[in-house]
Amino acid sequence: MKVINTIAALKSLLEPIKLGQQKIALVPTMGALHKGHVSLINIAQQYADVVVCSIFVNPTQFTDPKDLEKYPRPLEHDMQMLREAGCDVVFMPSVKEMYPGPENWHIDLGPAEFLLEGEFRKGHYQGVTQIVKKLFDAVNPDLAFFGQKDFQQVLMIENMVAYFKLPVQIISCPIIREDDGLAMSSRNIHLNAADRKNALVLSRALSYVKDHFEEKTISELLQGAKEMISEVDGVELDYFTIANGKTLLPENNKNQSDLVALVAAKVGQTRLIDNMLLN
Ligand SMILES: Nc1ncnc2c1ncn2[C@@H]1O[C@H](COP(=O)(O)OP(=O)(O)OP(=O)(O)O)[C@@H](O)[C@H]1O
Ligand SMILES: CC(C)(CO)[C@@H](O)C(=O)[O-]
Ligand code: BAL
Repeated sequence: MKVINTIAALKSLLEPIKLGQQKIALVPTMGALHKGHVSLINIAQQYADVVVCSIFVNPTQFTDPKDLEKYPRPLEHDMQMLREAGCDVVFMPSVKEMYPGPENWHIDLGPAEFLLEGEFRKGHYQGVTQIVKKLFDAVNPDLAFFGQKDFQQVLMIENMVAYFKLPVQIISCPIIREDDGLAMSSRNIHLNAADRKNALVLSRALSYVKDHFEEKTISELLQGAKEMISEVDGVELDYFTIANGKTLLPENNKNQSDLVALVAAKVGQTRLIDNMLLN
């Protein structure tokens, strides 16, 4: 496994591979790797000859400085996971390497930018698309793999790819869960024992909606899910919605296709997100 820290070194490694017609996959991460990340790498290996995983805690997408400061960075553990996963290249640049000087970034990501996560983390998707564009420029991948756990992020990245007409195929990969249903997330590390138990209500509320989708109306489903969450002390709901999976606008008509239930909540001090496809 090659570990690379600069864009120049990465390009000189990957350009001959690209010229040799081999397929390159990129799996962008912020590190603190878990089985969700490994699943992205394993799926990428089925599509490509060379898999590059980037680890970069991107400052421009954090709207809460404390969240950035305490974001976990277990480097040795991450290297071990990547070696075991059979990752070919790790790209681990410094902040200076990715942001050598001041820059203005603002692109039109469509109205969904301002909904859900975009409402609670203002400017988040400008920061995400800014760094993902830089990573795409550095790696020049044929395909890039993202988790469905960050459902809105996948849409925003697809919109960024369309905006610049980039020749990259975006693949959304299934959510990997703990045995009890909690969606794996790097931030789960911040949950204490009580939070960890309380956090389960998020996946339970999503499963409730999915399991009762046929027999209840959307407003009954939302009411039931929100009640379940409000009964758990220490869980503060930001949103629970049933939305159109393309526009992210709330949907009242169950007969529409492409419906998704999405939730975000603070569990203790830790903000978590999760979602489930409904049809
Ligand atoms: N449980 C999961 N299953 C599948 N993919 C996941 C899962 N968790 C994260 N990913 C994906 O891994 C990629 C990197 O995510 P990231 O490094 O931010 O990890 P994370 O666990 O989402 O951390 P956090 O949400 O706490 O920032 C993203 O595309 C994300 O959607
Ligand atoms: C895509 C990403 C690596 C960009 O920093 C990040 O938002 C993430 O880990 O989901
Ligand atoms: N996985 C999404 C990255 C973030 O929360 O900033």
